[in-house]
Amino acid sequence: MNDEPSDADQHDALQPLVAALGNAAMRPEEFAAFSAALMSRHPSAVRYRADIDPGDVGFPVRPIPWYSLGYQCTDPAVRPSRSLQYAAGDFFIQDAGSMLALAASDADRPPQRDRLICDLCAAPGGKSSALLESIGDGFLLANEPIKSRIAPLAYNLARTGSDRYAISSLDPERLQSRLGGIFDLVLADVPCSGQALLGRGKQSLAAVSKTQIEHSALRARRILASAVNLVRPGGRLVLSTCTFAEAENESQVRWLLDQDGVTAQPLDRLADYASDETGCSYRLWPHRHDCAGSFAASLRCDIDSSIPAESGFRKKRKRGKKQERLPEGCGEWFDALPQRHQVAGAVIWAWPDDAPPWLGSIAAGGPELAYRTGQTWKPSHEAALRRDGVLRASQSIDVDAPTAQLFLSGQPIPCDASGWCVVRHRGRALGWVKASRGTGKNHLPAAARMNVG
Ligand SMILES: C[S@@+](CC[C@H](N)C(=O)[O-])C[C@H]1O[C@@H](n2cnc3c(N)ncnc32)[C@H](O)[C@@H]1O
Repeated sequence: MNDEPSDADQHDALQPLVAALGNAAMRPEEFAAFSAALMSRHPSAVRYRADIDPGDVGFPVRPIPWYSLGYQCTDPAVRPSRSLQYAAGDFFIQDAGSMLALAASDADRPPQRDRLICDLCAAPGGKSSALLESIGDGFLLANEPIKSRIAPLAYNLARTGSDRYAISSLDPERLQSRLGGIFDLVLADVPCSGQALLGRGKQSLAAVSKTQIEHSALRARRILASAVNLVRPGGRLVLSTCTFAEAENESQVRWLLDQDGVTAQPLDRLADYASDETGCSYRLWPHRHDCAGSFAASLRCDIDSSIPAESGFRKKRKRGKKQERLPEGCGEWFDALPQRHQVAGAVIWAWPDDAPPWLGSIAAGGPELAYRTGQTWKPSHEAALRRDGVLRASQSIDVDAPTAQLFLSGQPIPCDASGWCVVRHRGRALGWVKASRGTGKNHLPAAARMNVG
């Protein structure tokens, strides 16, 4: 027996959306096209690093019109995650709809100096990793209150090779009381009813119910009330969702615009996707834009939130607790070490010297330098991937494609070095081996192992 709901059943189940779309309501023929596209899968999409030429990646793509680093795969048989370039961090896999929020945040534009960004609802880190790649001299705070979601966030941030970030795990209200009014840009990619995820089977049809929409809208409003107070006067708040209900999108923007000091900040680059009279709201639709769909809005905030004395970016670090000494091995694994580090139980995070002074008191994660198993400290996988900053492995080997594949599958590889050594392919770091007598023992964490071909 076939348990799959018929098209007619699905169409009926989606009917609550007709009312939920509000001002974005459609004629019946368009709603039919929308609901069919909503329940379908769209082409995989990838987001390249700014220094990568899409022509080098080895599978056919077409540009995504709203985000200059985004491409859709044109061959459905291709699995981008099965490539060496993916393993080497040349691109991230990300739905094209998610790139609307990145466009609204200008994550593909040349970085401005000293940009301090907060990604308030950050896990699993698709957008945070894009923001971090564009950070330049700035710094990213990626906040995720749900502790169990921090590991994938940390992994995705590490893949960028940057050390200019920290992870916090605070409710937005608490975060605002600590770091109110300091961020140039706050991205609030709020938890939502997730209607755009229906086609990928990652969401149930309950996502279109009135109860679910109201519950999500209320939760998001609490987050947004704090988000505006995290923005420095004259800075920007970008709100985004992956849902279509007006109550979770334009209605929230109208509510924000009713707050003192919040004004619309229209984005010329997204004019083709403008959604309504708020003047700063943008939408992508599955039936018009061949992606899962999304919403983004851009608001300027001029709110005089209280600024804690210690929160300024690049202020001289206060003389506080003395830093714990680094374990002895560290000096041998790396040519140079950053001066700022923090030992947090069984891990050590290391930041650039000009990182904000408040990190120590707020970090629940950061660019890892080393981790401890039992009494033994080892270099962290994240430290092997570092591209920016002073941290450089003392030893590395560049391997050919078959050896890189062997390494990525978790196997030992031939290696003439002695001790900890970073494995690279075409100059891109893949992870550590500990080498002795011609063999490099594989130290790739389970989460980073993959079969590429
Ligand atoms: C839509 S997802 C974010 C996706 C992420 N920005 C990305 O691009 O990978 C929303 C996130 O908000 C988190 N969240 C849940 N409740 C929250 C709250 N009260 N404040 C902030 N974030 C919350 C969820 O755990 C989830 O990770």
